[in-house]
Amino acid sequence: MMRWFRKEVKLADSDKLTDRAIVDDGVNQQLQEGVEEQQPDELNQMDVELQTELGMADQELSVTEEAYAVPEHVKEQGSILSVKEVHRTFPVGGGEIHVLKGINMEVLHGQLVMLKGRSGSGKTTLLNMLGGLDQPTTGEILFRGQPLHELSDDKRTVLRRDQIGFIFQAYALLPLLSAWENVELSLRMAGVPPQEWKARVKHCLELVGLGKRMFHRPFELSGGEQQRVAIAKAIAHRPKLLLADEPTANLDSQMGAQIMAVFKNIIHTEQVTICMTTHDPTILEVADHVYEMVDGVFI
Ligand SMILES: Nc1ncnc2c1ncn2[C@@H]1O[C@H](COP(=O)(O)OP(=O)(O)OP(=O)(O)O)[C@@H](O)[C@H]1O
Repeated sequence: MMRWFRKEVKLADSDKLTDRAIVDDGVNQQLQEGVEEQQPDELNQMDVELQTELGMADQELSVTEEAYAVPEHVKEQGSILSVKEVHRTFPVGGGEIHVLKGINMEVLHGQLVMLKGRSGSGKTTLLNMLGGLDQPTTGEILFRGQPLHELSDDKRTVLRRDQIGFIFQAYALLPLLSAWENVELSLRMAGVPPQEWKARVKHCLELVGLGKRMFHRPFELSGGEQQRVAIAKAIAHRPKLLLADEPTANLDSQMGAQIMAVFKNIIHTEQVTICMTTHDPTILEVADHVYEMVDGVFI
């Protein structure tokens, strides 16, 4: 089972798996089963067919911009995320652990915001809440003017699927699928019409600099390249917010710098806002804003 799935489960209340975790694990299993039934030759044939198709004229993209239109009052605020006095406690044994202790933050559209802090300070707990994977014990989180903390599980699932992309330290790619198929999968899951997949997958992989590696499978790619596939996968459905948990942690400094360059690029070309956690002091300088967390509070 992949690390990101375990992490989401860990952060859910003990007896309650998050809906995303259940859905994603189900899809992973189905896909793995489907792929395992196919022989390598058949997979190669799929790649060849896709490559042949690429020679055809690209279709117009018409994905969902209208569906994601921002209400006028939210545009004027310039704020995509607004966090007010958020606390999070978890039941542990007979007592509870107080992980977030009054978090306030504001993330503006188009910013690259970093959460830095030592292991265990609460960064991932907060990031999961910003993405609607978990709920504050008390406090408010407004995403594009919508109170995430008041939405039902179903509504948060839809909002995540349509408007938020996730990137994890461990890439979270399906190992038997090519880069192309991994990215296409996220469009499929987001309900984007199939006729739009080809142009969008190609665009996203080119955007992250993998135009020449589209049909490689993860084990044929370097760590940095795999993370770039994960980025292409996360932005394919045109999310407004990209949340990245330690996206450079497994990479050397050069590959880490490449990932940050890709982030800067997609902020401009895809109009996305990025909020990420990091331990790495060398990449902080590219952030528009850095929040430093110590023991559940910003200092
Ligand atoms: N579901 C949970 N139940 C109990 N404790 C939890 C739960 N989730 C997180 N914690 C605790 O909250 C604290 C903060 O964890 P978190 O993963 O947010 O830290 P972090 O800053 O992201 O650390 P790292 O950089 O190592 O990922 C840790 O002590 C962790 O054990």
